[in-house]
Amino acid sequence: MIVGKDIVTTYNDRIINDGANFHIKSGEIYGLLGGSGSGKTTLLKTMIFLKKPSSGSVKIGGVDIWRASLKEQESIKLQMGVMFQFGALFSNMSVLDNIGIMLREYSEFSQNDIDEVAKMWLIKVGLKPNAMSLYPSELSGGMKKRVALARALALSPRVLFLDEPNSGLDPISARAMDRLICEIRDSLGVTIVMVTHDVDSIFNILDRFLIVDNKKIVFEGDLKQALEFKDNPLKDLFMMR
Ligand SMILES: Nc1ncnc2c1ncn2[C@@H]1O[C@H](COP(=O)(O)OP(=O)(O)OP(=O)(O)O)[C@@H](O)[C@H]1O
Repeated sequence: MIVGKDIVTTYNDRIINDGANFHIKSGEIYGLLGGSGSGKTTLLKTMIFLKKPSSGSVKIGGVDIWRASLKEQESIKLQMGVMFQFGALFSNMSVLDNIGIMLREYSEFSQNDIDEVAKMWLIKVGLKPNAMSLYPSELSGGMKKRVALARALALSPRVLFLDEPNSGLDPISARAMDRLICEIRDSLGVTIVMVTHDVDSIFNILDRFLIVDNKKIVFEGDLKQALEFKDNPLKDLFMMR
């Protein structure tokens, strides 16, 4: 589904990812793991058109996304949903308008239909209908994340990219978010790629993951393989379970 080959990324000549190779399978929940500042988010950005690799390729569904025509890139972008770490909701818009914004931008739906679709996603992410007229400042952290997730899902993407979906949530909300991520994958069949530091998410919901350390991908595999991996740079994190 998504194949990274020999990806090199740099910021001002400083190498962040030095030859990253990975293979994300269709329908799996795949994690990008690594210490703080190790380059996980930068790697994620190469998959969502936010950071062009200096060399190497990212293929989604067989298409080399950075070398595709503008038209192909547009069509790939429409198959992606992205949720950033801080949710990035528009504070002057209601929950319903925040969820519907991509539909307003990219669909031909009438405002009524957009509202109906947005309401459907609102319910799907576990929010009550009366949340639709609230503004972001009136929401808890967990609710904000759910609204951001509903917005990322609005165009029914094939791949969902989540940057630290549990960060800033209390333990109960974090586990609820994990359950929601699993349910979305199971009911919609979307492939989910997520950056995470959360050891419970790693143990409970990731099918496979990679670990970035010192600019390189030092591991790709499942939890069982990671527990057998002697040089795991995240050993201390894994021991927390
Ligand atoms: N826009 C930018 N300009 C310059 N340097 C950047 C930029 N974005 C990230 N970096 C640097 O690249 C390195 C990797 O950052 P990145 O955000 O990919 O790490 P990360 O593994 O996601 O970290 P964290 O877990 O702390 O979010 C860091 O040293 C960071 O300072």
